[in-house]
Amino acid sequence: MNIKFYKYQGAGNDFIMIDDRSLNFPKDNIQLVSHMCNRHFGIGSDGLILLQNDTLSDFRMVYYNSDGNESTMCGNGGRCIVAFARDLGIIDKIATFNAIDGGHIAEINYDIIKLKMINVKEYTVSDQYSFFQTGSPHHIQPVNNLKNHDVYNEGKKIRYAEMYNSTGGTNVNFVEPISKDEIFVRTYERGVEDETLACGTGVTAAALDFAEKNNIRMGELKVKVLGGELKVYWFKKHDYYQDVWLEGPAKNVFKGELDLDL
Ligand SMILES: N[C@@H](CCC[C@H](N)C(=O)O)C(=O)O
Repeated sequence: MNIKFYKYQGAGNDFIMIDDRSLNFPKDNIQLVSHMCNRHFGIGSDGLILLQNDTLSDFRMVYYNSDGNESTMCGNGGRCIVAFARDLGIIDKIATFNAIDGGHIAEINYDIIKLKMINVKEYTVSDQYSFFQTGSPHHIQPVNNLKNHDVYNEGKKIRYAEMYNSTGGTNVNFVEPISKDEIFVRTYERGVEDETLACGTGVTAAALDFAEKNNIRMGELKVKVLGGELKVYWFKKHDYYQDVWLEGPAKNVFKGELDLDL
């Protein structure tokens, strides 16, 4: 089987993109997806995304983690698939699409993609740690000296902690303030089972945690990640977060073809 693929990255969170409007991709083949995402034996990426037709919006996004399993929402993947849809000529400067967590809108300004995230209603905040459901589950852990923090080992412990068994585990974000309008975030990602260079739903969760703790109902925050910089906008109304937007770069890095014996 011959599979055409495209590779995109958003702040260093990288994805294989497949134009699956013909529904030909063997979407239940976990081994194939994890093989394609493997950095040594495959193409290499944090995840794989199918772009499919949708009856109610411009397209549908189906997201898989690099372990080969379909998962919950990916914010950077969402920004990347918008750039992909633009490059395929499906959309121009505005996109609407459906994903596992519902409908999304995005605005395109060359390589900068601003994606509207779901309303965030499920969260608990404390000085020790917080939890936000931003399309994917996110534990937020404040730390000092984040640059030298052992994100892999500490993240793994929390990701498999008993308290997250019921949500199928969690992603883990370690957070340190930089200034009054910027934070630094490093994320251990569920399903990649490693630290990634950026996580969009994680950065969104960390920004809303900042908003809660500083009582900022409407605002924006710069978020430094290992792969660059993202920005989150929010508006809290009726005790939940709406108008939550994630902004940052999303770029095509290369395209190719994979020849497989299936
Ligand atoms: N990289 C993502 C998050 C992807 C989903 C996550 N690994 C999970 O399974 O919960 C992002 O940018 O949001």
